[in-house]
Amino acid sequence: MQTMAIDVRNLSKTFVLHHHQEVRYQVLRDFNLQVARGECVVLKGVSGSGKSTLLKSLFGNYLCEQGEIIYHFDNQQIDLLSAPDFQKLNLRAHYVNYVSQFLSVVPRVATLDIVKEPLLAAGVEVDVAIEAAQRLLTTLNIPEHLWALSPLTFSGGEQQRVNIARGFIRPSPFLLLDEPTASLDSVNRRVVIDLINAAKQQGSAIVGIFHDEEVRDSVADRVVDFAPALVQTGELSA
Ligand SMILES: Nc1ncnc2c1ncn2[C@@H]1O[C@H](COP(=O)(O)OP(=O)(O)OP(=O)(O)O)[C@@H](O)[C@H]1O
Repeated sequence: MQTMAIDVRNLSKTFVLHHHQEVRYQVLRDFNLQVARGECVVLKGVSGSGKSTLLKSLFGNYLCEQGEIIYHFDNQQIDLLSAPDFQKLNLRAHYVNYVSQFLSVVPRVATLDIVKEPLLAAGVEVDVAIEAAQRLLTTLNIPEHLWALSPLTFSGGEQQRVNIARGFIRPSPFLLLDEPTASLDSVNRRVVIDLINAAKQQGSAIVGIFHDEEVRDSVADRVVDFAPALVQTGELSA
């Protein structure tokens, strides 16, 4: 029997455009999704159908007006919508990894430090964290001469791989992947596919968006189709 990891029930998310006569866009309506440990569910659908909105809601970046997002871990369960703030923060800091296609880092911090930081935060010894970061950067084909530099001047694909290294360095029970392979070449896409499949083997529950068919077919246990279900109420005037 599969072990439930993420249980989304009757989730609704409406954006209210306060600067546009309070027009309301309902992007998610009574949405349901169950993800088991070790399972990768891929979200598929036309642009604007709400895939990223769901991922951001699962990470708690967007507040949903209705429903439940229940995370099961360490013999406990937490509903992201109703849990007190300290529990939400703990969940995000230690259990849920959100990896987008965009790198967002503090300027002038070296790549190696950025990648090893999640391990240090988890209490891993410095030497062990450095070695793990070096190994992962090598796997992701980031040349050694770049490790001491800030990634802010790196190419789009290099930045994305630094982001992936930081997102995958610490095993995590929940992974939310928003187009992590968007600007990668085929060799590096293959590396990321292997990382995702290794995370599944370790029991991570994964929800991802991948427009690349090869990646999708290589990692998906299940594909969830998003219909363009945008519901608008109110009037938008020019
Ligand atoms: N912060 C926001 N405020 C208002 N509307 C938003 C906001 N974020 C998303 N939307 C709207 O919600 C809809 C769904 O956007 P979302 O980014 O979830 O789509 P998507 O399926 O991920 O698209 P894509 O495949 O192009 O990334 C879009 O019409 C978008 O304009």
